[in-house]
Amino acid sequence: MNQSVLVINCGSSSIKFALYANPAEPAPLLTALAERLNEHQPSLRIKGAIEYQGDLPADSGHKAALLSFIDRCGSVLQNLQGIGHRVVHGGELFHASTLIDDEQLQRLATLSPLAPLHNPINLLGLELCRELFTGVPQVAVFDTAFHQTLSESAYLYGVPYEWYEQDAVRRYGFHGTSYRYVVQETARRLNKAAEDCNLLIAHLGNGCSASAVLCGRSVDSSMGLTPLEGLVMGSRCGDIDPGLIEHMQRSRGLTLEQTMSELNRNSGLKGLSGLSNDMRTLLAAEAEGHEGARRAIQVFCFRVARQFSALATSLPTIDAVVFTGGIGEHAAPVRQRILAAWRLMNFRLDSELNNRHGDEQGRISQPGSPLVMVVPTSEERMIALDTYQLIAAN
Ligand SMILES: Nc1ncnc2c1ncn2[C@@H]1O[C@H](COP(=O)(O)OP(=O)(O)O)[C@@H](O)[C@H]1O
Ligand SMILES: CC(=O)OP(=O)(O)O
Ligand SMILES: [Mg+2]
Repeated sequence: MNQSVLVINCGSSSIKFALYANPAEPAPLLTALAERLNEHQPSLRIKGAIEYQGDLPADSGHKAALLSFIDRCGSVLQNLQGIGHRVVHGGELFHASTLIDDEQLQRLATLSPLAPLHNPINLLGLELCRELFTGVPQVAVFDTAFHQTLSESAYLYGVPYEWYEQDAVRRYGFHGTSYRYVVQETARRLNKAAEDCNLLIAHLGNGCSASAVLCGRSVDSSMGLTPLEGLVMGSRCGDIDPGLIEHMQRSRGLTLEQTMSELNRNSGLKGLSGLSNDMRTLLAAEAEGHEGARRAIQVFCFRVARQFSALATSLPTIDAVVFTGGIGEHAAPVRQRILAAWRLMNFRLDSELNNRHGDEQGRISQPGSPLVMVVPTSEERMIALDTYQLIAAN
């Protein structure tokens, strides 16, 4: 029997695909990455059972990338047992992974305003796949699910309590599927049970967040009601004074919609550098003396260090500081600068290990230093396992 499951992980600037043969086999049959979507030079690369690399038409978005991937894979995607989708915001409606039917799709649509860069494209993926793969079960796996255990002190804002009771205004936390995977994987590498691990984890991709994990469970996270709060990201501002919104209305006459769009799409690394939301581009530009790139990377690193320090409030001890996500896994100089910016903690990195992204355990720190690790995430693997589990249970 064909047991293959396709996973679709729509990020804000990319789509990652993975096709798994069965639940016991962790290595996917194929993986694919469509990146720089809606930016210059979007591209698609497929590896494994099918090999392909090429540019997508200029300014291609998520829909074009999805259709191109399905078209290139052809018969490999026949007789799928299920499709697992990353969905960023589950709000107060979804607390765990869910099989998606018409009714759930409608409930999901109400959450789009809470994650404007993500939920609409997550929905698009679900709708498109329901249309193209008729009868194949579709599962939604939520970024917010792992953060159901946030402490009350961490999830409440200092606003009228009835906003929480009546309007679900609270901090949710995102990238939870990634944190769930990284906690398990870090525990395995440390030879410990997840329940015995206290960790600070930074997921640094195009969207960036950090989380405090106490006894294997998320107790605080930098993202809030929406994925705009917290760290400086590719194009998102992270923490700001909400008074800024009124200020921009008065000083430039910006409408609420215009300011929100600027904060989501033209801020962060992109806004600070005036150059790009992409860390690779910024590191290369900084090396050539680009002042905006230097500035953006410096603020980025400082904010991660400051967030780590704040999250440490929730932990009695720290077994490891863990980096994951595109930047966290690959940008050695960024990791080094983040840890140097957290001045109270005397981290000493092994520069050789940092440059090759860790030893077999993922360790990049020297013996005697607080432990720092690089642990590559696999949201796709986690989504596939949830999908298999839900299909088997139904
Ligand atoms: N080798 C690298 N060095 C520095 N940054 C990198 C490298 N590879 C990827 N990145 C950065 O990772 C970010 C994308 O992370 P990723 O987790 O793939 O994104 P998304 O949030 O869209 O899933 C980009 O800023 C990219 O520049
Ligand atoms: C929640 C979020 O920011 O996701 P991504 O990193 O994929 O943009
Ligand atoms: Mg991502």
